[in-house]
Amino acid sequence: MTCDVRHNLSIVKERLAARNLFPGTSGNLGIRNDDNTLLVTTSGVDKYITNNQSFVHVSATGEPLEELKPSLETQLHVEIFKRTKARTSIHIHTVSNNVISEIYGDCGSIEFRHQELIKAFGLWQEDDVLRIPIIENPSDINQLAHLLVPHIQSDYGIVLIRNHGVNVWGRTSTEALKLFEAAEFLFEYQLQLNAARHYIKGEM
Ligand SMILES: CSCCC(=O)C(=O)COP(=O)(O)O
Ligand SMILES: [Zn+2]
Repeated sequence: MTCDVRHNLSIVKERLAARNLFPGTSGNLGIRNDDNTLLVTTSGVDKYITNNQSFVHVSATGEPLEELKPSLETQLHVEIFKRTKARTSIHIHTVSNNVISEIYGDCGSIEFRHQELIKAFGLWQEDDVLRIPIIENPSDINQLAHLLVPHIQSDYGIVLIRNHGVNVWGRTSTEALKLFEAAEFLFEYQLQLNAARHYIKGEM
């Protein structure tokens, strides 16, 4: 594994940490190496700090290759990397992605149309629709991975996990971060739109 990979994952982690996106040690990240082994964040640690315990080198199937505890959600990154050419995988808990996942969870997805930011997902036509799947959140990680797998259909993508968080992956770290940030914008937009509509309805 090259130093570049570690450096790259540190940059992704620090960018997210700068936005306070690892509350209560939640969230985890993974990068795929050229030899298909992964570098993932360490489980349960303060992700606002970066040191030599921050990342764990694991095999392509998620087995630790050093004496550190990999993320409890490593299996989700493993499934994404196994099925795509993605190199970076991000899992983040925010209030907005959790509330959206609960409000729309019974529908199994949330759709965005006529919103400029869907272009971040390569949807440039006026009538294009961004559909983000929402899966349930079983406590067993193998069951959760089983629910995620059918939605891993492209080298970049996004899935919401109900009352848990979001998984986003991309061919590069830049792409994964772009999709994550665009999705969070859309989630916040939808919540504010719903609140404004509710308020206006109450006024009338
Ligand atoms: C305290 S958050 C609960 C676990 C979780 O959902 C998460 O994202 C962080 O787990 P990890 O093992 O990667 O630290
Ligand atoms: Zn999580």
